[in-house]
Amino acid sequence: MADHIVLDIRDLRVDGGGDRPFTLGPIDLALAPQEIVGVVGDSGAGKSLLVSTLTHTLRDPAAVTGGQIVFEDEDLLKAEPKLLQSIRGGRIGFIGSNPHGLLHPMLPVGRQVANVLRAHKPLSKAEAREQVLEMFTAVGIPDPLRRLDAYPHELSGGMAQRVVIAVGLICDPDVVIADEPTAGLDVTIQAQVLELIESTVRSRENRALLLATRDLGIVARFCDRVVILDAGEVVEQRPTGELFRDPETDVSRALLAASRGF
Ligand SMILES: Nc1ncnc2c1ncn2[C@@H]1O[C@H](COP(=O)(O)OP(=O)(O)OP(=O)(O)O)[C@@H](O)[C@H]1O
Repeated sequence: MADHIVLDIRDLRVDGGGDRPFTLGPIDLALAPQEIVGVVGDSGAGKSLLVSTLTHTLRDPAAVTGGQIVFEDEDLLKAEPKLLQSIRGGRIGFIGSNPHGLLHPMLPVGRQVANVLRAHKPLSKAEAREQVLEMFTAVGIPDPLRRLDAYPHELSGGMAQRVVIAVGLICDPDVVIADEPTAGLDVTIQAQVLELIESTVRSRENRALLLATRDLGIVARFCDRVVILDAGEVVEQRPTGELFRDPETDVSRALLAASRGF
């Protein structure tokens, strides 16, 4: 692993806090430059809880009970709100899987992406619009100029998901955190979109991606390393090839068996 670490998750523990006890962690995971790490597990394993912790979107009553999330020598769990605001969505981009929940229904999508960009970079409206147009083209939105002024409900699920991907990548982030970024897209589009996210990550020396997914086929194709979660616990953390050749735990073997055919 490279000396430099882009994002260092140390001994992270989260308490779900609901009626049904759920604890996540401890998680130790360092993302190296250009690395794509998959976080995999069955439904309810804690993938989204981890992503929400990393993106500071935990809902009550869930709470972090210990550990650190270190980005450029700052523990984000202790960072001042102002610093956090400048990092979130800017240096650390998020790609979620529920476009209609993530996008504002009453604002044209181009404006929404431009607003994210202008919150982090000193650009005029016209400059931001130009960059969003380039990003819409890059994420494969057809007729991107016209789509800038569309409202979310005017877009198909697949198109809206591409807008969400544009939001995650528009600020040229160092870390991309993606939670099932291609859920709801058909299989050929899934591959295209993942290839785009992959090439974006690999296009800059100092960028890393954490990709939460249930789909081991995606992991096999795109991830360098895999973290297997089961009921909130890390049961294996290995280079992808090793895991596929020689899974060490029943949980991994079951996930691999379920994904056979990919
Ligand atoms: N943002 C959040 N804030 C608070 N609790 C959360 C959050 N996201 C998930 N949880 C809780 O974490 C627990 C683990 O579920 P989680 O959604 O993380 O599993 P998952 O592995 O992402 O499953 P799936 O593949 O079905 O999305 C559940 O009790 C869930 O309600």
